[in-house]
Amino acid sequence: MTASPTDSAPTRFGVMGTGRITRRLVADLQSTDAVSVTAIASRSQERADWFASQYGIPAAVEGYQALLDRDDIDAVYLSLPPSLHSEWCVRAAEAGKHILCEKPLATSADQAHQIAQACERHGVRWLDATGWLHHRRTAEMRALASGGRLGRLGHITAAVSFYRPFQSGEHRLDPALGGGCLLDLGWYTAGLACYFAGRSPHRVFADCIEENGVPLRTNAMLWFDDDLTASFSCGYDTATRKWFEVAGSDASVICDDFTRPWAERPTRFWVHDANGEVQSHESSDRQEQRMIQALIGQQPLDEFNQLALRTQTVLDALAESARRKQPVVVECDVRPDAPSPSR
Ligand SMILES: NC(=O)C1=CN([C@@H]2O[C@H](COP(=O)(O)OP(=O)(O)OC[C@H]3O[C@@H](n4cnc5c(N)ncnc54)[C@H](OP(=O)(O)O)[C@@H]3O)[C@@H](O)[C@H]2O)C=CC1
Ligand SMILES: O=C1CO[C@H](CO)[C@@H](O)[C@@H]1O
Repeated sequence: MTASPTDSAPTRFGVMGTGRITRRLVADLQSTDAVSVTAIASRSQERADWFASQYGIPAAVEGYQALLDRDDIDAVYLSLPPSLHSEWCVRAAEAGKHILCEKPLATSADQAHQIAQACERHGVRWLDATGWLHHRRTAEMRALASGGRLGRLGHITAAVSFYRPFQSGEHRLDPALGGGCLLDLGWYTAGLACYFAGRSPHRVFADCIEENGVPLRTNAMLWFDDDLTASFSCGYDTATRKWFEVAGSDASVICDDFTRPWAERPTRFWVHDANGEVQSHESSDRQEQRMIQALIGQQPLDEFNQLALRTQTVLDALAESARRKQPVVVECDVRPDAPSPSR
């Protein structure tokens, strides 16, 4: 088995898949201290060769298992369609590789738990590549919510959309590949609600408009204890949105770029008081590099891992609700967090 990431030797990454997001994350990996990208794997040798030559990666490999069989990688970055995440994460864990897996972690909570258990069994670290959680301002925004600045929390709202971000052979439109906005974008919105609530909802409702057998738009409602509620909208049929509001009895935190900063702008959020006073906050950070540093470092990843498992469980419940067209109770087997903001 590969040794744990250490401060002394660079962590050597292997990359699985050569898709759209791969390009961005490979650049993020290559610009992170103490990280190198050693090899990239594709289903096709030709494609792997092309990608390796474009991005200065020493080795190009045909087939994902061939990548895992190599001794010169310590960790993998997995950017495959969602339905392939669990199989390849489990195989990576079995090969002793640490894992950075694209969101959504899997296509069901069962699969997500299988990943977590395989990583535990084989002593490897894992993270879902949900960059916004690692931005420095994210913890600041949560501290405002949990520290009483907003008063008693009442409602969390979020919207994430991208207008038809489809290419040919698009996995987002293929049910067999884990397509649809609920998994793809609901990952952000449901995860955000759980992150700020600090717990799981006990009941959820979702309504989906479908295309090609996958959700094209999802509107959802989540009920937490202590009368905290959340709602979100996500989809592929409206222009780019990535905003949320956490509303308390005294003030709200509002952010319009939470998943990723708008191009060429600093990230921003606002605290909006009941009397119309607004405090603006702007900052810059490299959230993906911080995420990669977290994976290769020594710090406990429990908080991120628990949130990912919780999010996947909530997404299962939302999918079931949309199928049954009625609210469903969330069966959450993830242990509770530390005291939550509004308790
Ligand atoms: N964190 C973020 O900001 C973002 C995350 N994502 C996530 O990243 C993952 C990949 O998304 P994206 O890069 O847009 O996807 P792409 O379709 O662009 O790429 C997926 C890659 O997976 C490989 N693959 C293996 N099997 C299949 C298959 N049956 N069909 C299609 N591709 C296959 C292909 O690589 P090859 O043929 O070389 O093996 C392909 O290039 C998703 O989970 C998505 O949610 C996406 C965008 C942004
Ligand atoms: O995570 C994501 C962010 O942006 C994309 C739009 O290009 C989404 O579809 C995607 O999966």
